[in-house]
Amino acid sequence: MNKEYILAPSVLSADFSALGDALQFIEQKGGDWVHIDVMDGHFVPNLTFGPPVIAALRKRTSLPFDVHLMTSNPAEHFDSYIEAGADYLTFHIEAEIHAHRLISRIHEAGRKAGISLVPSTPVSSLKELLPLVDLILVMTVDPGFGGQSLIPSCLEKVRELKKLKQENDFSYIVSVDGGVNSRTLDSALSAGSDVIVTGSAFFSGNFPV
Ligand SMILES: O=C(CO)[C@@H](O)[C@H](O)COP(=O)(O)O
Repeated sequence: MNKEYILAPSVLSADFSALGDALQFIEQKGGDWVHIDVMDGHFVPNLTFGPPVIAALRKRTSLPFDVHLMTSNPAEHFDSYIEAGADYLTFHIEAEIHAHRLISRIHEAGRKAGISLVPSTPVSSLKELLPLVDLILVMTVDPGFGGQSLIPSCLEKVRELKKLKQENDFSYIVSVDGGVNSRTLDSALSAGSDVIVTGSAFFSGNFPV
């Protein structure tokens, strides 16, 4: 399939007892990146992968790792995710007051820096950071769990970010994460998403690949 977006399947919906096989499946199905959802049981009510798991997965594929920190205090532990093999490292604006500093530190480590916002956070909260980041991850569900329904109004933020990018010549790409499946993919793409994160639909065969 010829696609004009970056497909980033989320291993959150893979069989955790066979994560290596999940990476092969992503490669076979034409995934471009591997999206890895790091949850700390504090910023979100769920726990997932830590750096040792990511380091083990790093040995099994050369696809870029798109690591999404759904964690409180990301500045305290971001470096261990870089060491583990994150290529893109995204943290939440709601979790970090000193976002300029953290973006600089990610860049100093030679990685791409992403910022994410939950559905209730407006694009205006990112205003100062737009010239600095490489990726903006728009959550279209409340983070914490796979298999939820996309909140359509969140796609307005994608439109807004694409407009701001065009008007100001910013360089970030926009990623949509949550509830993207064969039914909602077109709306995410027509809003302007450059990256599509998909978990449950991808691993259950309800995604057009
Ligand atoms: O970060 C998250 C959930 O918190 C997402 O990455 C989900 O993993 C996407 O899963 P689906 O909504 O596609 O099932």
